[in-house]
Amino acid sequence: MSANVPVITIDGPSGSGKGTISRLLAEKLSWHLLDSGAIYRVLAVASLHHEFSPEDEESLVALATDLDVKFVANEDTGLTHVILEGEDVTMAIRTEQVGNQASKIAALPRVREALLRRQRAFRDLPGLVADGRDMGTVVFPNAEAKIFLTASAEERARRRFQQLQEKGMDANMEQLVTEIRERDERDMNRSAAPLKAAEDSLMLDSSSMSVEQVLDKVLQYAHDRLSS
Ligand SMILES: Nc1ncnc2c1ncn2[C@@H]1O[C@H](COP(=O)(O)OP(=O)(O)OP(=O)(O)O)[C@@H](O)[C@H]1O
Ligand SMILES: Nc1ccn([C@H]2C[C@H](O)[C@@H](COP(=O)(O)O)O2)c(=O)n1
Repeated sequence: MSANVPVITIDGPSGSGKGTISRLLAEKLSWHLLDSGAIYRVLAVASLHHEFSPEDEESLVALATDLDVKFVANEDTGLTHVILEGEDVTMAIRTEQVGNQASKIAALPRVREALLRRQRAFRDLPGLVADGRDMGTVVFPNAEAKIFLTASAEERARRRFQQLQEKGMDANMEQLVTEIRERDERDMNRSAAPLKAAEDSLMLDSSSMSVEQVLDKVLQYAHDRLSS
């Protein structure tokens, strides 16, 4: 029964490093991984294809309910490919435009409701690492271990800048800080499942920590929680 499958949740704002840490943790433990942001991003791409406004809740709920998305692991590259209606959108979902559209759509309560079951279906043996904004508060409130990862807006913008440059994409540091602040504001202040730390979560500020240091802390914490 899925309720007996252990879950570790990692929530936090954009660029805090939760995707990176969740992936490394899932690899270490050989557990499944849920990148819930990717689901909101796929819905954002689908809504752009259909030219739906981010305020058109009715159409977006219908789209979310029947969303034809598959996550296909490529054993050779280690990458998980995201397939929307048969089209590979792995790269397309990662742009800032799509991230911002996803953040707007994610503020709609009935859209969130429509995506709940899809996210909970990832809970499978031997365990699940769930990455997002409301994993510990709404989607898996009974998770064995919950982490809330954060970092200053400037540090998160710096990381995003570097990431975009490595991909050969144009980036403007000032604009990134502004966009990150706007996204934080929207994600934290929406009425449905706002971005916030679960009361029983470990708070980690990664502003001056390396990926390895964060991973060590998270592994230690998860180990303590799972063996208690
Ligand atoms: N502790 C850290 N120190 C330095 N760089 C980091 C750290 N953690 C993550 N990074 C880098 O920051 C970038 C953003 O990290 P990541 O994509 O994991 O963040 P995220 O919280 O999942 O963001 P989003 O919610 O927007 O997907 C990546 O390039 C990653 O390698
Ligand atoms: N559990 C989640 C995951 C994501 N979102 C929304 C809010 C984000 O701004 C957007 C993109 O997520 P990212 O890939 O950057 O983690 O999707 C959410 O509301 N709840």
